[in-house]
Amino acid sequence: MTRTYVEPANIPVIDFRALSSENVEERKEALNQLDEAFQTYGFIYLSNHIIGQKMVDEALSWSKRFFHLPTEVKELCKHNTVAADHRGWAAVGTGIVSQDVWDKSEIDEMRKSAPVEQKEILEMGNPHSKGGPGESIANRLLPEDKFPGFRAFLEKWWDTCFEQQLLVLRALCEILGYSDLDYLGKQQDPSRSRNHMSWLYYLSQPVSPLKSGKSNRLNTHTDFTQLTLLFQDMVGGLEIHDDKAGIFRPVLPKPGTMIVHVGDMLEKQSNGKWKSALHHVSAPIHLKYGDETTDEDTVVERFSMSFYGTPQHEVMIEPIPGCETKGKWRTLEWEPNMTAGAWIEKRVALEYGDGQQAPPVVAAA
Ligand SMILES: O=C(O)CCC(=O)C(=O)O
Ligand SMILES: [Fe+2]
Repeated sequence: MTRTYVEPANIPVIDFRALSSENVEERKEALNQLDEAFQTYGFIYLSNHIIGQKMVDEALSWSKRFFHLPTEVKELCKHNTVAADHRGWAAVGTGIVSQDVWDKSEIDEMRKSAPVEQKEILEMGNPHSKGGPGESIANRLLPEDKFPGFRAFLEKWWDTCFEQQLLVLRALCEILGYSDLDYLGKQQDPSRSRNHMSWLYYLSQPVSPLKSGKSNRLNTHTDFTQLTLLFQDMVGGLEIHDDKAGIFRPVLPKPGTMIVHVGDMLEKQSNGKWKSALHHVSAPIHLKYGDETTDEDTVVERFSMSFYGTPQHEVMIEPIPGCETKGKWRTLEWEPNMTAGAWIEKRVALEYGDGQQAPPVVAAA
């Protein structure tokens, strides 16, 4: 089974030091690159970010240790498939990623008939939250004695990702010519933050259904967020849709960088100027497009971590100042007067169902 070789996506690497430089010329050039890339691809690689590869590696190593724990241990922090309580460990087959299907019965049908994504997810929110009134929902994590040190690391990780995300939002405000560079950042309240983190574990599985396009490791979707920070390991397999060519192109892992991309809410807030791009996870480029794979070949396990920046739930998602003119992207239809909270709950409910018992753990297809 051979597929024509596909060139990787030509997403630019933007240097965060230039983006935040005191030197106006240097900063302006980087801001232009960012604006251009978000208009064209909706994705960038960000280098020299404040998180640093060392902390990313540390997070990946926590992730690996967590997902390699026995199922009965992970079940101690199991996701209960209730959208309003979107926390905890989701086994293979618990959630299903879909795009532009809004009818619950259609999703139920997909749950029964579509190939099961061979992934587990740890869904997490603000690790500082105690879940009190006005706070975001508390995390469902393993007890400290079962996984010592993780909570402390998670607080550090969250705080740094949070800060990085605010700094990118400042850059976007500068692109839009705002005098208040915290205009977008102020749509978030750190103490009641609605930001979210999904840590993904893709199980080792046969290559052939991925190569033929019969299934994906993670189904095609846009992110429902404002902005996503995405950290992937070196395995590869993330692909982004190229609308001109009508195909998906690999987004190759680049050490020392993370991906920053536009989500649905920012596409809507920018009135279609910036693109919320379709993406999915399949097999790495050499296996998917190479000639030498056989039906027996398997793809190795893969880990990725997303940090989703999100305005407070009461924020109305509508065009922001400077974006009065309609841009060219309108990936999804929006009902009028959607708040961030209504949008997220709608999409999470489709992904996880609404409290139906999660199906039993499914073996790799
Ligand atoms: O695993 C990846 O590289 C992509 C993850 C992703 O698209 C998501 O978490 O929304
Ligand atoms: Fe995504």
